Amino acid sequence: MKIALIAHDGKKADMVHFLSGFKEELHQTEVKLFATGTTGSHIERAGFEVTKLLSGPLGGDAQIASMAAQKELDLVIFFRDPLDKHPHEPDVQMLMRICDVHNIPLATNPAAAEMIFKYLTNSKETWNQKR
Ligand SMILES: O=C(CO)COP(=O)(O)O
Repeated sequence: MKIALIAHDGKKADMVHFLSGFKEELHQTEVKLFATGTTGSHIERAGFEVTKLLSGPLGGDAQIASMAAQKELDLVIFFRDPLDKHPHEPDVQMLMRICDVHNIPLATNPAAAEMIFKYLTNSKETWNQKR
């Protein structure tokens, strides 16, 4: 299972906290994590192996959208900060649109992400699934 992780600055701590609750599941060899640059650095410091792409404002969201469009992702978790402005808002919108175009599950807050992760945990073989 390939999972993309993205968090706006105000949500990066939430992302690390969220992932820490699923350490065992995420350390399975079948699970591959990808993240935008700064989010990835935070995740790495928390002890996860993650492939870091460009920082969001420099094209990282677009890179993840490209992976989603090519069906290279199974799930996108994007903790957005709705109370802040983002210079690359068009890229953010594009990523969410591409997920919808290609029917890629997209969680934009911890409550939704937790539901998806709990679902995956309760049906173990799905952590191994590939699109
Ligand atoms: O800006 C982002 C998402 O739109 C996240 O990018 P960073 O992980 O590089 O901060």
